[in-house]
Amino acid sequence: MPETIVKLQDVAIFQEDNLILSNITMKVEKGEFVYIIGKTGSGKSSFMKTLYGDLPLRDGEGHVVDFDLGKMVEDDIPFLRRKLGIVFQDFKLLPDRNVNNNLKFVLKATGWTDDSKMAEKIEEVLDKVDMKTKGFKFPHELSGGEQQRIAIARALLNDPELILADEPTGNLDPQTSVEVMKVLQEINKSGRTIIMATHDYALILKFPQKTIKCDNSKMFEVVQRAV
Ligand SMILES: Nc1ncnc2c1ncn2[C@@H]1O[C@H](COP(=O)(O)OP(=O)(O)OP(=O)(O)O)[C@@H](O)[C@H]1O
Repeated sequence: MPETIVKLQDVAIFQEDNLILSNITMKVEKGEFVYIIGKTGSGKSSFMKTLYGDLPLRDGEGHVVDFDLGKMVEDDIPFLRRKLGIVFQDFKLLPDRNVNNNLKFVLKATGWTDDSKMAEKIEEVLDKVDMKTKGFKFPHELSGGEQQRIAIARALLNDPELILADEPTGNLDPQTSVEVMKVLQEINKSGRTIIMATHDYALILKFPQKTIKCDNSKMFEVVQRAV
C-alpha cells in the first residue's frame, strides 16, 4: 500500500484576500519526486508555504505527513516543520557561525542535547551532500552550490518525511544547478519524498519527474514534452 505524504482536496490558496490557486486536489505518495512549475507569480511559493504551514489553509482539506492543515493552530507549526526539510533559493544559513555550528543550532533547537550524537548526525548529513570536509568553513567561505548543499544537509537533520524545496537552484549557475539536482535525486532514491518548485525548465528536462503546473489559478499535471 502506498503511503500518502500529501493529500489535498478542493484546496484554495489565498494571499490576503486574493485567490491565488483554487480547486487543488492531489496526492503525493511516499518516495515521489514532484516538480511544481509555473511562471513568476503563478503561486508556486504560495503552494509550498501552505504545505509548511506558513499560509493557513482557509478552504478545502489538506494533510501533510500526519498533520491536518485545517485543524492546525500556531503552536502545531514547529511540530509540522520537524517532519519536513525545507530548502530555499537563498540558502538561509546563519552567517556568523561555521557549517557545523549552523547544523548544531538546528539540532539543539529541535531538542537534541547529546554532543556526540549531534556530531555523528552532522557528519552523516554532510556526508550525504558530499561536504564532509567543509564543517569548519563559514558560509561566506563557500560557493553558492556548496551553501545550497549545506542547506540540503540541514534539511536532512531530523530525517524528514518530506522535503520541500522552493527554487533551490534559483541562485545557481546551470552546472552547479545540475550538481545540486544530483544530490536531491540521490536523496530521493534513498526513499525520501521531494516536492520542488522551480521555473528552470532545462533542469526538468534533464531530470524528468512528475510535473504539476500552476497556471491561471489552477494546478494540473503536465507531461514532460508539453512543459
Ligand atoms: N505576502 C504576500 N502578500 C500578498 N500577496 C502576495 C504575497 N506573496 C505573494 N503574493 C502574491 O501572490 C501571487 C503568487 O505569488 P507566489 O510567490 O506564490 O508566486 P511564484 O509562482 O512562487 O512566483 P516566483 O516564481 O516569482 O517566486 C503573486 O501575485 C504575488 O504578488
